Amino acid sequence: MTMAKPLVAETAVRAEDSDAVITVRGLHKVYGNSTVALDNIDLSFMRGHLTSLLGPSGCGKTTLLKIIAGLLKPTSGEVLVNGKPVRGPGPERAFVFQDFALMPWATVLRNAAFGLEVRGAPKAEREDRARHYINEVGLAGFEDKYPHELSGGMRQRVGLARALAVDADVLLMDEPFSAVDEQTRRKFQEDLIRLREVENKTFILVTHSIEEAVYLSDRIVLLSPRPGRVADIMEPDIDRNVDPDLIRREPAYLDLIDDIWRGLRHYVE
Ligand SMILES: Nc1ncnc2c1ncn2[C@@H]1O[C@H](COP(=O)(O)OP(=O)(O)OP(=O)(O)O)[C@@H](O)[C@H]1O
Repeated sequence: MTMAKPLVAETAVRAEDSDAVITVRGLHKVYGNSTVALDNIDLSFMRGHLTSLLGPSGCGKTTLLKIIAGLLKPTSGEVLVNGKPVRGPGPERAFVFQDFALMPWATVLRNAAFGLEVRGAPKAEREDRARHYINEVGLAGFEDKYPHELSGGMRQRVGLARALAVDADVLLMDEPFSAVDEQTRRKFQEDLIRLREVENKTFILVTHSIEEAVYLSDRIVLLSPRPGRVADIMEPDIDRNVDPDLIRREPAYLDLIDDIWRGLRHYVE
């Protein structure tokens, strides 16, 4: 297990890296006249990597995610996607909402195909793609069900299938596991690790859970309490090809959780 420490220098270099799908430069966000949510954030996000945004409540994680998504404008600074400045939402970025944002009157198939429908893809093509991703997220056989017939975890998978079906480079997930039980959460985390391997997408997810961040992430960006600044960046070096239960018992995994917790502790006491 290695922990990458040099923060400012590392992020500054990485922001220039041409492999970055997303580059965040000098980002500030002020709500109203005085709520500084984000203060001078510089980050870059590489293709095929999963980054978790972790930090105490109110530190600006969701704000950062929404600015990257183009759903919210920064007060100053900029976000580049594949080198181009973000002016709003775009097809290269798919947002998986915390509340799943499914249409209750539409089947799983139509919900999963919805992003493609909005883009005007022909019905056969969008249904083919949607079926493929419904299968990928473990929902084969549920194509004709409606959201109310599904568990929270299954609804969340439909949201993920929808995001994957539009073939966005970047998947932005706001606490994707918060509304499900522990068992479902673990299964979904394992599926996400597999998807990340096969899809070569850039995943950015917001989480409150240190364990989750360590278990899933190539990189953890730790934000300080408001105003949110990059307090630390860690790169858990974990072999995820072994049994998930073994990973969770690995001393290195447990040590990193402990390190992060000790770093965060003084903010909550
Ligand atoms: N629309 C808004 N107007 C005013 N203040 C806001 C608005 N949205 C967020 N804030 C404030 O900005 C700060 C950052 O909020 P944000 O939701 O990004 O934090 P967070 O880290 O995602 O929080 P949590 O972990 O509790 O979800 C908080 O202090 C919040 O109260």
